[in-house]
Amino acid sequence: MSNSAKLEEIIQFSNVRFSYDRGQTLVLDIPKWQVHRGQHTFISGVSGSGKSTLLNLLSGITAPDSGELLVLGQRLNDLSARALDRFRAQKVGVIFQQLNLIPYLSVLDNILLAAYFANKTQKSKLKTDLQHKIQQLIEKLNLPISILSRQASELSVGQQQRVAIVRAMINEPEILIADEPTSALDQQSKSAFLKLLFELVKTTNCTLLFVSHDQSLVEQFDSVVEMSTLNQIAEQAENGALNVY
Ligand SMILES: Nc1ncnc2c1ncn2[C@@H]1O[C@H](COP(=O)(O)OP(=O)(O)OP(=O)(O)O)[C@@H](O)[C@H]1O
Repeated sequence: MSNSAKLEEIIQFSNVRFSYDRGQTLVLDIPKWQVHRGQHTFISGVSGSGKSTLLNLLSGITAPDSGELLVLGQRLNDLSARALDRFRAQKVGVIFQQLNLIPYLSVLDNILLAAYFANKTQKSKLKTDLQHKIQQLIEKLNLPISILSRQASELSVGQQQRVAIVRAMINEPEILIADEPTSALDQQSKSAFLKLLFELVKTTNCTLLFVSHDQSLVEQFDSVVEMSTLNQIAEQAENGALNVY
């Protein structure tokens, strides 16, 4: 890959402000922030510093009150609700702490649903087209193929986490957002999970944004962002300016 391709900015924040109550209580105030394609960013910060809110803005779940936020060159505010859903499904993979698999569906249907939202193709057609890709990902993540027919609610947490990676990666997203995905794992499973995650994002040149409180993971990332540096509201809180007694 050339250096210029490596430095392509795929996330750009400029004077982005966000509140949950129409500007009365600012939660985020980010003057400047860029993320380059292929960058693996670790985001940390104390509880309440705005990490989840930041991820919600990035995936278009919420919109800024003001400022400019570009994701893959696209101003998310300019998209209709439908176009935004499509954009999110195609370009941004998400793994949440709670994993959010649909418990009564099979593993295969959980994965197909994500593919279906991104392509709007008939589910039966998708099934044939994607079978090979799903099998490859399942094997890569050291899961047995037989897991595809099992109901999501029957899986162990470790299995659910790997299925959540498959679901997040099935549409080959350009950005992968992971919000505390290892919090329920012991040290050994955590290392195995991260190894697999990194293998996948590196082979697909996917940009990774990973939120965690676990500082032992930091070394594996090429960029570390502390909310109190990024977000002026978190910085003020840390300095005691917003403390409530
Ligand atoms: N839906 C909401 N409505 C109103 N305020 C909210 C909402 N969600 C979060 N907040 C507030 O926004 C601030 C940032 O919350 P956020 O969940 O983004 O922090 P966080 O860094 O992800 O915290 P944690 O590490 O505890 O998950 C907090 O003050 C929180 O109380």
